[in-house]
Amino acid sequence: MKTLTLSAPAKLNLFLHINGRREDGYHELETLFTFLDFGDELAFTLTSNQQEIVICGDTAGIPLEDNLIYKAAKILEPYKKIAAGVDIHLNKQLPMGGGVGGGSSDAATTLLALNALWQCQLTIPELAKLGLQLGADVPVFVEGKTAVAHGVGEQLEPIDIAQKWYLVVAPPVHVSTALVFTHPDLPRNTPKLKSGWKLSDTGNDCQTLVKKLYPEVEKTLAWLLKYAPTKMTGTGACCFAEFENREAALRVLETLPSSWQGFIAQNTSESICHRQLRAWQN
Ligand SMILES: C[C@@](CO)(OP(=O)(O)O)[C@H](O)COP(=O)(O)OP(=O)(O)OC[C@H]1O[C@@H](n2ccc(N)nc2=O)[C@H](O)[C@@H]1O
Ligand SMILES: Nc1ncnc2c1ncn2[C@@H]1O[C@H](COP(=O)(O)OP(=O)(O)O)[C@@H](O)[C@H]1O
Repeated sequence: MKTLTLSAPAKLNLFLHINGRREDGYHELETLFTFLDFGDELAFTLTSNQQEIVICGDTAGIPLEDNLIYKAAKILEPYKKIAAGVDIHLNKQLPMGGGVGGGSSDAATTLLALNALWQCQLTIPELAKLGLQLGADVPVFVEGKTAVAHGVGEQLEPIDIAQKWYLVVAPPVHVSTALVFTHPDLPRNTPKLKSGWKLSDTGNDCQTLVKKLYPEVEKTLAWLLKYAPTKMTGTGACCFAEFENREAALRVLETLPSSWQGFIAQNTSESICHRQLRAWQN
């Protein structure tokens, strides 16, 4: 049976503003999502047992039913046009729950891959709508374009931005997204950006609170700020420093304290998963 191997790229929130809170408790965001040319890798192989969805490789210690890859496959199953099961091999590269969207990206790549392999023939907007049930960050990975997002993160306006090199650092701490968003000290009233805004006018509204709750994140930001402009991505804990070229980013990566995980990558206007899928279909 044929195997389709696709990336599940990381994302960065180059800024994250919280404009308000909805009745259902979710927050209205204004954020700039961009993808990195580094991420998880998923290999999809159709199998003859049409009832089976098997996940192997790095199951990341997550029970099958909680794995966003499995959830994505199950949500798509009713639309499949061919009688086949699937084996999904995960090569985990991204830190879990770090604000780089690893789980959401895995889910989106699974929706895109199985839409093709199972010949579901759903459109990208239909897949993105399904993806929203799995998490607020899944739609942007399904659409696959660097974009300013509003709503909970599903209203996407593609945007062209400069290509940079990023050093992404994951301190050894797990930040709970739900804890941050339900915390009384989280600012929730940043006004929407006016047209002509510049990245220098923006920030991450979760950063001050997360620095206070998680000293490791404060240390990481302070350390990286010695070398380059730095922000936290999403609700953290990952932080990213921006460089003009690979050599400058690599030099700092090489001096990273051993207790921190880090990688360098370039941002891309289109998710590499989409590029790979197009090449496979042609
Ligand atoms: C904060 C962001 C920014 O890109 O990214 P991460 O830090 O997770 O990478 C996302 O909005 C996270 O989206 P996602 O990771 O899918 O969060 P979800 O699982 O949907 O939600 C986890 C919890 O966060 C809160 N939540 C999430 C998104 C949002 N716009 N408002 C919220 O209040 C809710 O309490 C929800 O129960
Ligand atoms: N395949 C997966 N990879 C990573 N996280 C997963 C996966 N499946 C479920 N999860 C859960 O989703 C959470 C992280 O979701 P994710 O979108 O990666 O958020 P973040 O942007 O914070 O990394 C993890 O804490 C983990 O419990």
